[in-house]
Amino acid sequence: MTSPMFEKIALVGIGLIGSSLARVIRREGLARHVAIATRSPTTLARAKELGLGESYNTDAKEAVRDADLIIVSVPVGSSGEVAQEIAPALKKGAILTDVGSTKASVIAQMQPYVPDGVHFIPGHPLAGTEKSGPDAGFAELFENRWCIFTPLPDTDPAALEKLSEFWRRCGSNIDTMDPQHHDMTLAIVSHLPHIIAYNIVGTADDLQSVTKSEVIKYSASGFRDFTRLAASDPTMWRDVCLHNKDAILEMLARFSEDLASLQRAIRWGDGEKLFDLFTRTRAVRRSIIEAGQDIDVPDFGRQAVEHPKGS
Ligand SMILES: NC(=O)C1=CN([C@@H]2O[C@H](COP(=O)(O)OP(=O)(O)OC[C@H]3O[C@@H](n4cnc5c(N)ncnc54)[C@H](O)[C@@H]3O)[C@@H](O)[C@H]2O)C=CC1
Ligand SMILES: O=C(O)C(=O)Cc1ccc(O)cc1
Repeated sequence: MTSPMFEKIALVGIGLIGSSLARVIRREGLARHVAIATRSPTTLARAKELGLGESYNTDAKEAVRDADLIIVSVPVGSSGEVAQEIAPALKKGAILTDVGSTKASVIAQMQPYVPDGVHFIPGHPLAGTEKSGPDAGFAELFENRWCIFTPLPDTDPAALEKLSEFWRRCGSNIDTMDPQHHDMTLAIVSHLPHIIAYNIVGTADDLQSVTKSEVIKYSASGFRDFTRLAASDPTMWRDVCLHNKDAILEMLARFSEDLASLQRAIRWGDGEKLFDLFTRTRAVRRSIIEAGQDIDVPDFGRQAVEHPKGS
C-alpha cells in the first residue's frame, strides 16, 4: 500500500458527509489515524459501532490535537462555535477545511478563530442526499462530483494542492471560485430547488386536510421527486436559508417574477409562450445529460433511517 496522505485526519461532525468521508478515507488508505468528534454521545456511539475511525470523542478539541487535516462537517450555523472550540488545539501547519453548503457565512464565522500558521481552506463537495446521520454515508458519495474551494487571498498554494489531491482521491473534480460567486450560484442550483420542494410539499400537505389521503394516494412521480428533496434534514436547511439569506432572497425574487409571468401566460392562454419556455428548459436538461452530469442520487445507504432531530 502507498503511504497515507495524512498521519491523522480529524472529522468534526459525523453525519452523512463526515461518515462518507470516513468511509472513503478508510477505503483509499488516506490516513493512518481517523479521529472522530461529534457533539452528541448517541451519534458518537453509533459512529463507533460502525467502526468509522480509530478514536472517538465528544470533545472536538481532543480529536483535532496533532491532526494534519481537520474537516468540519456540521450544519453551517454551528461552524463558528466549532472553530472557537478547536482553535486552541490546532497544530501549526495543519489544514483546516469544511464542507458547508454556504461559504461567505462560514468564512465570516470561522476565520476569526483560525490561529496563525494553520491553513484554512473553505470547501464544499457538491454531493449529497436527503438522508442524514452516520448510517446514511457511503464511500462512493463523492465520485465524479465537484468539490468547490473558495480559498482566501493568502491561501498557501501548496496546502490548496494537498487538499485538492485529497478530494481527487475521494473521487471528486476540483474547482475554485470566490465565496460570493459560490453562494449566488448555489442559491439557484441547490438552495432554491430545496426551498421550492419544501414549499410545494407543504402546500400539498395543507391541502391534504381537505382532500384526505389523495395527495399520497395519487402522488405522481413529479410530486414524489419533490418529496425526496423536501425530506432533507431540517436543521441543515434551516441553517442554509439563514446563512445564505441575501443570495437566496435575490434568486427568489427573480423566481417569483418569472412565476408570475408563467401564471399570466396560463391565464391568457398564451400557448406560444408556454411552448417556448418548455422547449428552452428541455434543452437545459439535455445539456446536463450530454455533459455527463445527470447523476441520480444513488441508492447506497437508502435503507438508512431518518436521523433523530438534534443528534
Ligand atoms: N446533506 C447533504 O446533502 C450535504 C451537506 N453539506 C453540508 O455538510 C454539512 C454537514 O451536513 P450533513 O453531514 O448532511 O449533516 P448531518 O445532520 O448528517 O450531520 C451533521 C453532524 O454534525 C454534528 N454536529 C452538529 N452540531 C455540532 C457541533 N456544534 N459540534 C460538533 N458536531 C456537531 C451532528 O451530531 C452530526 O454528526 C452541512 O454544513 C451541510 O450544509 C454539503 C454537501 C451536501
Ligand atoms: O439530495 C440532493 O439532491 C442534493 O442536492 C444534495 C446536496 C445538498 C446540499 C449541498 O450543498 C449539496 C448537495
